[in-house]
Amino acid sequence: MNTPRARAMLFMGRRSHQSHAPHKHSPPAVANDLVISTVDENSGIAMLTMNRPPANSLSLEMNEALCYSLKTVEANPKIQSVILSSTNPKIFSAGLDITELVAPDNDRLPRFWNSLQQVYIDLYGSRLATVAAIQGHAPAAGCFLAMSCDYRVMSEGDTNNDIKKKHVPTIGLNETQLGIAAPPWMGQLLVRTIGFRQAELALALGTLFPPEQALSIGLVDDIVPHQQVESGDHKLVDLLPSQIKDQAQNSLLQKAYTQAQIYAKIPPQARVASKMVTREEHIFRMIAKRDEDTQHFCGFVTQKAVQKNLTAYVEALKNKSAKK
Ligand SMILES: CCCCC/C=C\C/C=C\CC/C=C/CC(=O)SCCNC(=O)CCNC(=O)[C@H](O)C(C)(C)COP(=O)(O)OP(=O)(O)OC[C@H]1O[C@@H](n2cnc3c(N)ncnc32)[C@H](O)[C@@H]1OP(=O)(O)O
Repeated sequence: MNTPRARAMLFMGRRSHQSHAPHKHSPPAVANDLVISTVDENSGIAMLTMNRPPANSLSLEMNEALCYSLKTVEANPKIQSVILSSTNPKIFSAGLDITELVAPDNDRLPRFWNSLQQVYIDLYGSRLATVAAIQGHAPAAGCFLAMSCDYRVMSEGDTNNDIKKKHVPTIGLNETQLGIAAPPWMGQLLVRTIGFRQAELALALGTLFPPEQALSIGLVDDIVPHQQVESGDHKLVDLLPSQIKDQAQNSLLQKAYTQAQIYAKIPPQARVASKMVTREEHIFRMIAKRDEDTQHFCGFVTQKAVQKNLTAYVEALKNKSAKK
């Protein structure tokens, strides 16, 4: 598996591990709705905008749509960078769709987990330079999506004095707060991103970091104030569909675009080779343990005590939302 050819295939955007492939070459039926893809061949930059209301949570179909959209963009040789963003101004992604975990279907649960593993393999190992534009909350697998990218820009949120308008997004692996643990490869991604001790603390406590703290520990690379800019100064804006055009004129996407441009100017062979240096071993270690990981996950999630915690958590989420 871990041969030079397999490594090259992985980072050149071709699937080298077919047995778990959650999708073939035809698009998942709803891919275009769940992930909006915008491609600008002139700049070499594309944007994948997650669009699964209400919270961009990751269901089996959402994971498949993400992989499909990424692979489609990767197949275009004119594209070098991709921005991952969200149509929801307050939520980047709420992580796994918790309803996939509660009273799960025995056949669907391992397929669901495989689809998440595939997102990790495809996104963390993408040949493209990947920039996460984190406008809103990114808990758990939402944070994992961001950490799988090459660069993370986060909005400071709306720090308006009016409490009703105030919105400060947070990011982190909060799994322990739900009575579950992040899988090893996801936890290790945090270690790789913020270092051993900070990750050890954050994993145990399930810490969600506001933007400034996330910046100070290196969980994000940049933060930008929540503000509109006069006009988008890049071609991508003109190509965006109407429902996300407004967002393209905020400072977050401007910053993400600038970073995507910087990456797009680096000779791709050199950029991809340097990405392999830091990522391939981690990816191949996960692939080697993929079946074991799926068994652990299914065994863990279906435990009575875990189901009880998850059921209570979903109830609390629904009650909170109903009270708004
Ligand atoms: C030794 C063996 C070890 C082996 C280990 C192997 C495997 C490990 C096992 C398991 C690992 C499992 C990994 C899990 C990773 C995850 O991602 S778990 C998901 C964690 N996500 C969260 O905790 C986030 C929950 N959501 C929120 O906190 C808030 O919604 C928010 C994101 C902060 C946004 O808040 P806001 O006030 O703006 O919105 P609402 O709360 O009102 O939500 C709106 C709407 O969205 C629904 N919703 C929110 N989050 C989710 C979700 N994650 N899944 C599904 N649905 C979600 C919410 O219910 C509301 O819906 P509505 O009622 O219909 O309006």
